Amino acid sequence: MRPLVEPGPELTDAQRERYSRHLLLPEVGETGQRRLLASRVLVVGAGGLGSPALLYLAAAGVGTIGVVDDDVVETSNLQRQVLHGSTDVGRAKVDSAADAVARLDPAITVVRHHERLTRDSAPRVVAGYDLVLDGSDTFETRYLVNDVLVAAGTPWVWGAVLRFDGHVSVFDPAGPTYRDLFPTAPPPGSVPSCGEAGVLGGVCAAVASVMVTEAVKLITGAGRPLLGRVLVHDALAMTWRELPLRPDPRRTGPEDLPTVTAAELLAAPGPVVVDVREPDERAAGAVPGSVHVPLAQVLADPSGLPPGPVVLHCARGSRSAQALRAVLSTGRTDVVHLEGGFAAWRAAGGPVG
Ligand SMILES: Nc1ncnc2c1ncn2[C@@H]1O[C@H](COP(=O)(O)OP(=O)(O)OP(=O)(O)O)[C@@H](O)[C@H]1O
Repeated sequence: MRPLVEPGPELTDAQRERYSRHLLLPEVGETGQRRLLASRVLVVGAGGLGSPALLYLAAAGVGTIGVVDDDVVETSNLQRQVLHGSTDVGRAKVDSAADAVARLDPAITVVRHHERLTRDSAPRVVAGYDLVLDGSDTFETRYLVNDVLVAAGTPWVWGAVLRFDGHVSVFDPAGPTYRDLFPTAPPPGSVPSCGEAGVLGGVCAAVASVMVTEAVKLITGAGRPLLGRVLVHDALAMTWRELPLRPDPRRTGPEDLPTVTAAELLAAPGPVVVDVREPDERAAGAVPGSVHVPLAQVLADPSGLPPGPVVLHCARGSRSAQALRAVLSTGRTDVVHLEGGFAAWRAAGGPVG
C-alpha cells in the first residue's frame, strides 16, 4: 500500500527513544515514524470514539491533530470519554482534548475547531488534513463527512458504536464510501443514540483502537487497509465479523439519476448549464454560456444553484452525479446531469468556448 504521507525531517535522539518500540517494527521503522510526525489527521468528535482515538494518535506521534467538536464535557460522558476528567465538566471538549494531548506530549500540535461541522464549514475545516477519523454520532454528520471528503479527495476511517456493538471501516473518495454501505439514512427515530440506548466504554475503546491502527497503517503504508471491508463487533458474543463492501455500481451509473445526453441538450438548448469542474479544467474549454459552480461549492450549498431547469456537468459524469445527488436531496426536481460529461459534449460536436 502506498503511504499517505511523505516522511518529515530526520528523528532526533529524543524522538528515537520515545518511538523506539515503533522503530523496532520493520513496517513502521524510522521512515514510518517520520511520516507519522509529518502527518495531519482530523478527528470529528471528541466523544466516545474520538477520546481514545485522540490519545492513541498523539502517543503514536501523529504530528498535527485537528479536533472538531462544538460540545462541552458532561458528567455522563466520563464513563467512556477517557480524554476528559471530572474537572473538565462544562469545558469545551476541544480544550479538554488539547490539554490531555499536551500532557501526553507537548510536541504534538493540536488544532482546535470549536464549531459544528456543517455543509458550510466542513470544506474549510477538512482542508489541509491527510486523513480524517469520523467519530461522530449522527447520520447527518456521517453523510456530510462522506460528501465533503469525496469532494476533497481525502480518505477517512469511520467508526460507530451502540450498546455492545461496534462497526468500523476505511473509506476512500474512489470508493467504497459510507454511501455504499448506507445509501440512505434510516427513518428519523428508528435508530436510537448512545444517549437513549447506552454504550459500553470498552466497546468505544475497541473500535477507536481499530480506527487508530488503520490510520497508522494508511499513513505509513503498512499492511492491508480495512478498505472494502467492514468489521462488525459484537462484544456480548465477543466476535469480530468481516463483511465485504463494494462500491455500489448504481451510485455512479446514469440509471438512478436523471440525465440528459449531449445530443438531447444540443437539440433542445434551454436549460442553464452548470459546470462543476475545477477552474483549470474550465480554462481548457467549456460549454459556451455555462455557469461555473465547482463541486465543493455545490456540496457545501446544494440549494445555491440558479433557478431551473439546470443541467450539471463535469469531465465525464462522476462529479456531476455527486453534485446532483446533493441537489436532489434538497427536494429540487428540475436538475439533471449530462451523461458522459464534457467529453461526451465534445464527442457529440457541441461548441466549445
Ligand atoms: N457535526 C458535528 N460537528 C461537531 N461535532 C460533532 C458533530 N457531530 C457529532 N459531533 C461530536 O461527536 C461526539 C460524539 O460523541 P458521542 O457519540 O460519545 O456522543 P455525546 O454527545 O458525547 O454523548 P451522549 O450522546 O451520550 O450525550 C460529540 O462530542 C459531538 O459533539
